[in-house]
Amino acid sequence: MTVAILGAGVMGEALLSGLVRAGRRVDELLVTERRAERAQELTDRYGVDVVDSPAAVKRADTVIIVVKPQDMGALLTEIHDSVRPGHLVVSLAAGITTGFIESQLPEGVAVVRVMPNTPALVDEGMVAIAPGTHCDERHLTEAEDLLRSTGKVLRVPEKQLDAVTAISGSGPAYVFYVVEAMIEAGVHMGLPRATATELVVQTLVGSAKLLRETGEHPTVLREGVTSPGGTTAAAIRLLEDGKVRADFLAAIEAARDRSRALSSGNA
Ligand SMILES: NC(=O)C1=CN([C@@H]2O[C@H](COP(=O)(O)OP(=O)(O)OC[C@H]3O[C@@H](n4cnc5c(N)ncnc54)[C@H](OP(=O)(O)O)[C@@H]3O)[C@@H](O)[C@H]2O)C=CC1
Ligand SMILES: O=C(O)[C@@H]1CCC=N1
Repeated sequence: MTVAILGAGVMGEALLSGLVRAGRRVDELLVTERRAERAQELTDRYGVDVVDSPAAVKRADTVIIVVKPQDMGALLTEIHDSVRPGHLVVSLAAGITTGFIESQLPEGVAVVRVMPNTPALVDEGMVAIAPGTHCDERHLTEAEDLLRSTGKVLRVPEKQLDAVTAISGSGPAYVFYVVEAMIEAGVHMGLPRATATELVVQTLVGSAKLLRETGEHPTVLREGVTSPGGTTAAAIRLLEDGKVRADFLAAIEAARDRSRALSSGNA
């Protein structure tokens, strides 16, 4: 089965590298990229063929679209005449609905909408998938099999995908933002940057492992750290006074709303 990845930026390369690490044959992978130097870089790094989008689609069974939402309309026009009813089209673009993609491609093509995230680069991605109108169980299983090489896969109804995008799609950025702030705090208090970074990164990895392995609610785990009258209580009080929890809610709603606004590919 030949897979074409249309658009090999950050996310497209994350997917490509995951498929290669999972043992998929390089001669069954095709990539499209507009810039010649980027195309050469991908060929040098993975030994993969970089061709134009219509040619890639014609040679592929499954077409994975990883261009920006704003580039979707132009790309779908470019590949329209190369898409045939037997193709499975998988879109990773934020906000773009299966309905929009179906309306731009020949009638009856199976479309799956996907929201991945960048921890796919280390096989710890979170991927949510939703079927379009012409998708059956075989198409969903095929998409799941492809994406499982990058991490966990969860099926969701398409109406949940804008919220999923705001939580797990954009989520790594919120975590890195908190990590940056904690490192800066360490530096501010006089710790060497390397020491602060090591302390924060291992604290993050350990906390994530504790959440996953115990299955405990985060409130219970936070209470375990918060000694009565101690240091953590002093810090949490300040975060509550600063309405940081409410800010997180508002920020994640803003990401959800932006995903909705991108739905037509014009925003
Ligand atoms: N980054 C992330 O964490 C996540 C991204 N996504 C989704 O993945 C998609 C890509 O995002 P990201 O990788 O961050 O963006 P990038 O800008 O890094 O990658 C997009 C790539 O698509 C290429 N491209 C655009 N139009 C075409 C075309 N017509 N033919 C071939 N290649 C084309 C661009 O080339 P050029 O450089 O020449 O413009 C670029 O390399 C988006 O839709 C985004 O919503 C989803 C989840 C997470
Ligand atoms: O910021 C974005 O639009 C993309 C989608 C989710 C993560 N990155």
